[in-house]
Amino acid sequence: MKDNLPPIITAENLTAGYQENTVWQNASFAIEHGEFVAIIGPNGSGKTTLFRLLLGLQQPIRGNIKVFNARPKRGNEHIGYVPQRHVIDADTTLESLELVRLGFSGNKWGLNPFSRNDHQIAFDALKAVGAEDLAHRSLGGLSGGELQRVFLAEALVSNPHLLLLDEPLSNLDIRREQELVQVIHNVVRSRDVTALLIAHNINPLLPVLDKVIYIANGRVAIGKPDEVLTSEALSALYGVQVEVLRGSRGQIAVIGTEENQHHYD
Ligand SMILES: Nc1ncnc2c1ncn2[C@@H]1O[C@H](COP(=O)(O)OP(=O)(O)OP(=O)(O)O)[C@@H](O)[C@H]1O
Repeated sequence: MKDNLPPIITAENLTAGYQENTVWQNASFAIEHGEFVAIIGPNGSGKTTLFRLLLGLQQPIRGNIKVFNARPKRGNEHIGYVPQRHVIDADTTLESLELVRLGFSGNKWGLNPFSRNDHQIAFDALKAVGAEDLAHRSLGGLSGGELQRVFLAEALVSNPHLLLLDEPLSNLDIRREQELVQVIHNVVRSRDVTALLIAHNINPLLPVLDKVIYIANGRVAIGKPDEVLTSEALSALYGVQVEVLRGSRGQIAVIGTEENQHHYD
């Protein structure tokens, strides 16, 4: 976090949803420069909806949201976005380096041909996530963890100030999960990037997080992990009694919400 810089994101009384369907309401928060923020909450609570607002893909129902002190706009090259990914076909022959080169916004829209410089920048992005060995591997032959690194490199190639990562840790084993968290943390610190990461399990992220945004029951809570991940704060958010249990290494389990049990690792 840096002093004297305006927040990267500000939300004021923000209400989000689709047509008549309000997903969550009255969220007010600020994300500061260089913060690493996890967004957690049950399925369908509206985590991706927050990303859609930040990307300018949908408008608030009420209230205001600003990114870089302006209304969000589509195609903002200062935002690196890694959407939720599903299975890549094993026959996919596109090489990692080619995918990363597609991360240049101009190339995405076919505006300019690849240059040698693009090649170097794409390679550097792979290097930044420890994936330079994967440069000439076909995407179809990569494991889930390897693919996540390549997608992260693709998002980094335009040198974004803000990274939005939608469930990058899903389907990774505990070791790969921890490795990827470290990679993302290093990127946030070394490239001076602000990162928002949607996750279903907070535990692998706890050592590196600055803030948590917890979305549940149509409401949004935000603060430092120790402030938000308490029985009192989550009970108020859900409107029913919820217990937050801590393990010996500080791990968290949330008990009492049928749809949202975070277990110890
Ligand atoms: N394009 C859409 N039109 C109408 N409703 C939508 C649309 N996209 C999402 N929704 C609804 O908005 C709510 C929030 O969806 P969202 O994808 O933001 O949840 P999420 O917290 O990211 O879920 P998950 O953890 O399952 O990925 C859900 O009830 C979903 O069905």
